[in-house]
Amino acid sequence: MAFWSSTSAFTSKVPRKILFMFTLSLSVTYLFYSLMSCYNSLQFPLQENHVYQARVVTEETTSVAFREKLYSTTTHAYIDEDLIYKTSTVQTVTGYVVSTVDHSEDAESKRRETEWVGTPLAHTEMIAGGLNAVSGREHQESSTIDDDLSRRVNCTPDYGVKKLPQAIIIGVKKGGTRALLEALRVHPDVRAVGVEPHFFDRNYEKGLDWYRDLMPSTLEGQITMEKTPSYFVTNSAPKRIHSMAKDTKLIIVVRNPVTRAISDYTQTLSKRPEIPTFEVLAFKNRTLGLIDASWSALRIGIYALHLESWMQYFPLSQIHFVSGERLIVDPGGELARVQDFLGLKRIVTDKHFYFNKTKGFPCLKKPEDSSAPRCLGKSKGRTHPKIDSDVIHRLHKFYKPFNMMFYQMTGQNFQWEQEEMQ
Ligand SMILES: Nc1ncnc2c1ncn2[C@@H]1O[C@H](COP(=O)(O)OS(=O)(=O)O)[C@@H](OP(=O)(O)O)[C@H]1O
Repeated sequence: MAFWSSTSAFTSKVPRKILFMFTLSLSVTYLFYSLMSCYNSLQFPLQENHVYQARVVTEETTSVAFREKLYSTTTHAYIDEDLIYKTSTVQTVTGYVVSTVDHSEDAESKRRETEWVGTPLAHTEMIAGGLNAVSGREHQESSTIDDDLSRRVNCTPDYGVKKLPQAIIIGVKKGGTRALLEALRVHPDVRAVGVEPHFFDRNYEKGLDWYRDLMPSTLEGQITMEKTPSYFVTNSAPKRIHSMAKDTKLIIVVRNPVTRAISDYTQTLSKRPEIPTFEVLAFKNRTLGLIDASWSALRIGIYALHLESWMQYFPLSQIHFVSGERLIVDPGGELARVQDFLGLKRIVTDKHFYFNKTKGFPCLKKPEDSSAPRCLGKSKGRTHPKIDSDVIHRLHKFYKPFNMMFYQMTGQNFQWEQEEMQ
C-alpha cells in the first residue's frame, strides 16, 4: 500500500511529459544493446568479405580447442615488422580470420599452413577450417559445430543460400592459386571457401550435398568459388566437374614449369628435410640426361598433357589462364582479366595491392575497417634452394616442346623460354 501511495504521489508530482521521455530513452537504450549483440550476423553480407566473424585456424587446432577458443574475444595474433601475422592456435580476431587451410600438398600438406594473413573466412569456411584441422574427422562433426555456432555466435542464421561453385580454380599447384583466390575474395560478389575441399579428387564419394555444404552462403548475383590445384592433374576431375555443371568456369594459374617444380620441391623439403636433392630426383639417369617425368614435381608441369583431358569436356571459352608470373608483377592487370572472365564488375584493381618489400610480393592493402594489411603466409614465397644451372637448362629443354604445345592450345604465349635466355 505504502509503495502504491508513494508511486502515485511521485507520478502526480512529475510532469507526464518527463515520464514519457524517460520511458522512451530506456526503450531506445534497450533496443540499441539488442542490436549491438546481433552485430556480427547483421554485418554479413552488406560489406566486403572481410567483415565476417573471424577465426585463426592453424595446424595445432583440435576439435576441442576449436570449440573452446572459438568464442574467445581475446586477440592473440602476432604481427611482426613485416606486418605478417604469426599464429599458432585458434583465435578470434575481430573481423578477420588470420589463416586458412591449404591442402594442395599430398600427405604432408595435411598440416595446416598459414595463408593470407588477416584473410576473412565466412561462417562455413571457419567450419571447414576447423573440420580439416582434425584429420579424419567427418563432416557430420562440422555440422555440429555449425549448429553450435549458429546458436552462439549468430543472432540470425547465415544469409543467402549455399550453392555449388560456379567457378573453380583447378590449378596449378604452386602457380599462385592462393594469391589469386584471396584477391578475388575482396570482390563483394565473390564468396569462396577458404579451405581446399578436394572434392573432385579425394572426397567425391561424400557426394554433392557434402560439397555444397562446405560452401559459404551467397546472395543472388554472388559467385561461389573454391580452389583445389590438384584437380588439374586428376584424370577423373574434368568428367566429374562437367557432370556437376557443364557451364562451370575454370581458372588455371600457370607458371614456368621449371620454377613451379622447384617451388613444389621446396615445399616438400620444408616438411621432409631428409629427401634427396632436386638434382637427384629430377633424373632417371643424370649422366644420360634422362629426366624422370614420373616425378610429380615434374609431371605436373607438362601442362599440355593435362589440359587435353579438360578440353575433352570443356570448351576453351570456359577456361581462363592466369599467368603466375604476371600475377606477381601486375596483380591488378591479371585480376581485371579474371573479373571479366567471371562476368564481374572490375572492382579489385591495382588500388587494392601494394608491394611489400620484406615479403617480396604484392600484398592486399588493409581494408578500411582493419589495422592489418594482408600478405600471404610463410608457406607462400619461400626461398628456393639453388639448383645446378645445367639441371635448370636441361629442364627448360625438356619442357620446351610441351610449352609450345600449350601455347598453341591456349592461344597464349607465356614466354617461359625468355626466362631461360636471361
Ligand atoms: N602475392 C603473393 N604472395 C605470395 N606468393 C605469391 C603471391 N603471388 C603469387 N605467389 C606465388 O604463389 C606460389 C604458391 O602458389 P599456390 O598458392 O598455388 O601454392 S599451393 O599449390 O596452393 O600450395 C608461391 O610460390 P613460392 O614462391 O615458390 O613459394 C609464390 O611465388
